[in-house]
Amino acid sequence: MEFVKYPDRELLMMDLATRLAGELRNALRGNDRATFCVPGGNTPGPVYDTICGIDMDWSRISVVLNDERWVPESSPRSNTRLLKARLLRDYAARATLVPLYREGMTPEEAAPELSEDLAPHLPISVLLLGMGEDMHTASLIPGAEGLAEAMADRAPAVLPIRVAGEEEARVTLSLPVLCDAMSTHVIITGADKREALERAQKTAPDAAPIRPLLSNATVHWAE
Ligand SMILES: O=C1O[C@H](COP(=O)(O)O)[C@@H](O)[C@H](O)[C@H]1O
Repeated sequence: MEFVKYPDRELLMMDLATRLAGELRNALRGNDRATFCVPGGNTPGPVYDTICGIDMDWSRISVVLNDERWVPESSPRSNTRLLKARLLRDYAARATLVPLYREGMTPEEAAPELSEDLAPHLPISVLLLGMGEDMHTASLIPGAEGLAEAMADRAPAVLPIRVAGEEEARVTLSLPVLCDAMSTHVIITGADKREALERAQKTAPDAAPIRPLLSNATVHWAE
């Protein structure tokens, strides 16, 4: 694992956006298309605000979420809503979004279709992950129903996840699909997440699902 500490969040967001754009450009040099897999949540918005204004051949880039909460785009909890508002605009409006949500279906019904639709866009060229203070990444959440299936060696690409006490269900990209990414970055901010990162490195993967992804990752952190 490489750990990069930034003097402040603004620099982190700008430098990371530039670095991700450079990696996407490199991926496009050797291939017809590239896949950019990104998190939802509260942290990455400013990275999206910057990268969407970087000129490259976005028409050859597929964008897919790490995970989605099973809510329509009208919900503020929708990760797709975040992408449409912050990433898929300006130059990046030309990218292709690979959806992780199906109106009128349950996550269990939709997951096989979503896996099939994602297959032509794999492997992931550039993966950006977030992390919760509970050491979850994507929707690989400790204690969740469906976690073991999503972390299994031969797991399908997309699987349903249900978390006790959470209103909505989720879908997540499985651990093998995330581990296959050509390049992996993790964005975290604040003292609590830095402490969680340290804990994750000493904790078993079922309790710290981000752990197997850390060995090949660059972690970007600012207070
Ligand atoms: O629920 C989620 O949480 C993680 C971390 O989000 P943050 O708000 O703490 O930055 C995120 O990476 C994931 O995509 C999201 O669905």
